[in-house]
Amino acid sequence: MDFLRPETVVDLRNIRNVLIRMEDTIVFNLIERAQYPQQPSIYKKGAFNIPDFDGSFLDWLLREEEIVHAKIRRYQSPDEIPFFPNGLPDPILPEIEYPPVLFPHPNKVTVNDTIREFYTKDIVPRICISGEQEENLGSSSLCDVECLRSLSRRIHFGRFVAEAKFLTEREHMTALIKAKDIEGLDAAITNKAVEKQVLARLKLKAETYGIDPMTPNAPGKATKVDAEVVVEMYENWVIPLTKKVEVEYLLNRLEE
Ligand SMILES: O=C(O)C(=O)C[C@]1(C(=O)O)C=C[C@@H](O)C=C1
Repeated sequence: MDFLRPETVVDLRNIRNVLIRMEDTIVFNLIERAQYPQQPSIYKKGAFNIPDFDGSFLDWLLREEEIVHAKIRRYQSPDEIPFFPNGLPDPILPEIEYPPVLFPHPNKVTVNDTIREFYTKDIVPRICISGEQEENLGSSSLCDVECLRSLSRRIHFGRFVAEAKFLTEREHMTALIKAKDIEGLDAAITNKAVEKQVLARLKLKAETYGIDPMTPNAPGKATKVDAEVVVEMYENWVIPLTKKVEVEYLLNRLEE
């Protein structure tokens, strides 16, 4: 997939291959986070004294990283959506003129707030042991940023999936969009067989990457991340939110 060649971006086979690669990144990011305890203070507004910032330590770190990444033009790339889009600086590197692939508002649909919610409230407590480890507060929040960024990129890829599906089924989709038929759109973008495959592959990946391949059967060795949680995260959050992004993108697709 090459964002300078739009025809490669709206090719459903290419998109699915990228989604499959992202599974690896997401599983490894969760494995990294799972080595530390939950660290509740990272997520609590007011737990640390942060000058000129009204939010949690994690929010602050996300925002600070996004400021740096904006300067290296991360958010010009069509597949990246910041968690804190307001007031980001211009890039220092020269701007890249990406040909448009999404229409008419590339970034109108974002579910980053929901991603932050489900990740911090539902996933962290299930993959990490409870408690706080003072010396690893920074490391844990850096892992959180990686997890959030990879989840956000995956879920917002729904926009490309939706555009690809729109282009191959333009007439049917146009009728559904004009009728504002949300259920019809949801049914049109759903492919249950692919979802089943995603979940089965993910289970295998989480189980496989979570053990030492040299001593897979060593007694008493815990896996590095609970595969069931990873699968349930996809089932309950990642796939439904990807579909929500797809449907919302389509609902706006015909606007001038
Ligand atoms: O691959 C697709 O067709 C997608 O729309 C992506 C995805 C997913 O999130 O993995 C979402 C909806 C489909 O039912 C199947 C899979």
